[in-house]
Amino acid sequence: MLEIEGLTRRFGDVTAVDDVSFDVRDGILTGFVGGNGAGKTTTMRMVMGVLGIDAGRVLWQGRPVTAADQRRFGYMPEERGLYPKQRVLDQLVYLARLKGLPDAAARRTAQEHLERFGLAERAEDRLQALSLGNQQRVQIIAALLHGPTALVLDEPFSGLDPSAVDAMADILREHASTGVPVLFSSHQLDLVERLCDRLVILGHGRVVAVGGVDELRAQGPVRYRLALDRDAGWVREVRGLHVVDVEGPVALVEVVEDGAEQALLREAAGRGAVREFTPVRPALADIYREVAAR
Ligand SMILES: Nc1ncnc2c1ncn2[C@@H]1O[C@H](COP(=O)(O)OP(=O)(O)OP(=O)(O)O)[C@@H](O)[C@H]1O
Repeated sequence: MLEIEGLTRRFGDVTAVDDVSFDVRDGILTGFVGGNGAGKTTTMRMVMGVLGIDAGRVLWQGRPVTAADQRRFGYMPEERGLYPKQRVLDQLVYLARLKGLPDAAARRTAQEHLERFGLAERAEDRLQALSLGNQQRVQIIAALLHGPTALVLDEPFSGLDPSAVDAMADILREHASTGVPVLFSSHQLDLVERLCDRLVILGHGRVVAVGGVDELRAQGPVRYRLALDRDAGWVREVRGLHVVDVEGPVALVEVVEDGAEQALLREAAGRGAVREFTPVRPALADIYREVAAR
C-alpha cells in the first residue's frame, strides 16, 4: 500500500498541494480527480520522487518510500518523455533493460504488450511516425513493461480512442487484480465511475472527498424521477424539494427536507395516475460538482 501523509508543495506564493493525505490500497484502482490546477500532477510527482516535498511523506508498505521502491513503480508522467526518433520496439526494450530485465525477457514482454495494444505492426516505426493516440499507447506500455509493484499514471486515458480505452482499462484491472495498488488521474468522470473502486477528489490543492465510489454516491443528493399521465409542472409548488428538471409529464426532483418525497407522491396520486416514482442515484459527475463547489 502507498500512503500519502500530509504532502505539501509550494511554488512561490502558490501552495499547489496543501496537506494532502490518502491511501492507494493494494489490489484496488484509485481514481484521482480534480479540476485543472488542483494539484494532481504535483502530488504524483512527489510520490514518484521527481519533485521535492515541502512537508509530509510517502510510505510504501508501511515505511518511508525509497528511490529503489520508486524505480520499481510504473509511472506515466504528464510530460510523457519518450524519444520521438527512436524505433518503438528498440525504445521499449531499452527501457525494460534499464528497469533490470534481461534482453530476451525485455524483448518478449515489449512484443507482448505491443501486440496487446494493437501496435505489433508498428514495432519498427519511429515513435514520431505514430499518431498521438498510438504514441500514448507506447507510453503506457513503457510504464507496464517491468511488472511494476505499484502504478502511478497521470492521465493515462487522455487522447485514447474507445478501443484503446478498453485495452487500458483491462490492463489496469489486471494489474490491480494481482494485488498492485493503482493510482491514476483523469478528467473523464464517466470512466472513473465505471472503473474505480476508490476515488480521491482534489480541489485547490486539498482533498475534498475520498472514499468508495458507491459510498460517495450514497452521500450525494437523493433524487426521484416522477412520471405522470399529465403535465408535472405543479411539482415546483411542492415544499422541501429542489426541482432539477421538468419536461412535460416527467420531473426529476431532489429532496431537500426529509419526507418531502412522500408529500410529492401523495400530491401526484391525488392528481392522476403515477407511472413511475423511483429514486435515482446521482452520477459521479453530480457528486463531483457538489464537492468541488464547497
Ligand atoms: N513547476 C511549477 N512551477 C510553478 N507552479 C507550478 C509548477 N507546477 C505546478 N504549478 C502550479 O501548481 C498548481 C497545481 O498544478 P498541477 O499541475 O499539479 O495540477 P493538476 O491537478 O495536475 O492540473 P491539470 O488537471 O490541469 O493537469 C497549479 O496552480 C500550477 O500552476
